[in-house]
Amino acid sequence: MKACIMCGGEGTRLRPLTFARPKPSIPILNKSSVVHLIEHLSKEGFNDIVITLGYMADKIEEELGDGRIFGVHIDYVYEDEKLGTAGGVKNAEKYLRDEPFMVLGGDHVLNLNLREMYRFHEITDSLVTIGLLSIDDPREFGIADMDVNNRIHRFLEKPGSGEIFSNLASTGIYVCDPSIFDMIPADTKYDFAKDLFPDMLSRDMKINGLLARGKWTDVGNAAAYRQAQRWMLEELPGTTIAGQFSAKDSRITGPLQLGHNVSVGSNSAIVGPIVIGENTVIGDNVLIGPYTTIGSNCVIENDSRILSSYIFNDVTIGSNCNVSGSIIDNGAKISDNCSLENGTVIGPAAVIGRNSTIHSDIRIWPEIKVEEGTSVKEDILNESYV
Ligand SMILES: CC(=O)N[C@H]1[C@@H](OP(=O)(O)O)O[C@H](CO)[C@@H](O)[C@@H]1O
Repeated sequence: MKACIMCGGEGTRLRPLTFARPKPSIPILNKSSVVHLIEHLSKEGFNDIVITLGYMADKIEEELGDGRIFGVHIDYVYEDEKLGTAGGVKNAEKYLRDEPFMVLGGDHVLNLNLREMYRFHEITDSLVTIGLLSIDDPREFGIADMDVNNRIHRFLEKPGSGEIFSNLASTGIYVCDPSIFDMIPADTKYDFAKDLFPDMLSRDMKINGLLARGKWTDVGNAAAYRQAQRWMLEELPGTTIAGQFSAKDSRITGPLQLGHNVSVGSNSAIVGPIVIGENTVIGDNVLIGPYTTIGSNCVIENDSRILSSYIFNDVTIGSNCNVSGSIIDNGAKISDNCSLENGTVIGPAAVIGRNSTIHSDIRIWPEIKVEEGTSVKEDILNESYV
């Protein structure tokens, strides 16, 4: 079975995390999110994959290669200018012409039964099947009105207040018949949700919906990213330790996934679910609370507390720091006695001086140096990155 993954977007709402990498390469459990997606597709029998690339194409191609290590074959197509979702897939038409294919976003984190959706599409005569989820507030999505026979009669992209006629939200996962290519103009900006679906419905062409069961999110912003990490951590099967591990008289409670050569000092407590990469060193009297991931080559010094936070690689956290609900990108340094409040995002190689507080939901861009004793209440941008 074939699948097309759209990976061209710039991920501006996820800045500063998308300066160093494209959105599909943001780590979830210390592994690029698109790798999780491809592993899931492979498991479900989608072995023939085409990826549409734009922003930072090389990073994705370098990481995934021809797909062999995931048990799939991957082809790539490149977008020089923005073609929209359907326009981007049209660009990959030569790989997708001969049988129905699935479309997904490179930022999707999910555990849905995609094979079931594909099979459902095959036994109906609709041209497109849209994966739908019932959600409380669907304003950020396309919404659909579906009858008992799964036929969609109305579709509206990002409804405004007073326009929400349904809480069935489009996941942006579609199974498409190749004949849709005849309706998508080449080399033109054209979207599934804004252009193709309304056009098809106005011509009475058949679009079906299928209520998806399971977990799905698109990692569009920092809050969705934290949610996605949480889900994946909830599914950690148990405790795995990749190799050498040393912990003095500390309390370690699973589930945990530890890379090679992690060390933990005295009187620390590590309470899973937690994932830690290789060669990370954790000091004495440190509390690392549930729903945390720490990458490789990090140092967490004595007396610090890390709760529900996502720390990438080569990060140093000084002593007596409080880090809560935060995301810290590669190579950042948090000096002693700092407090990072809930929702903080620290960009790559940023340095936070001693005794500083970064207040909730603040973003610090790459390489910014925050002076000692600063109380940061507004985002700090780095002009050279704008
Ligand atoms: C124009 C377009 O394709 N919109 C899609 C798409 O929205 P974005 O905001 O573009 O990510 O993905 C949503 C699901 O993530 C889906 O609900 C919506 O219909």
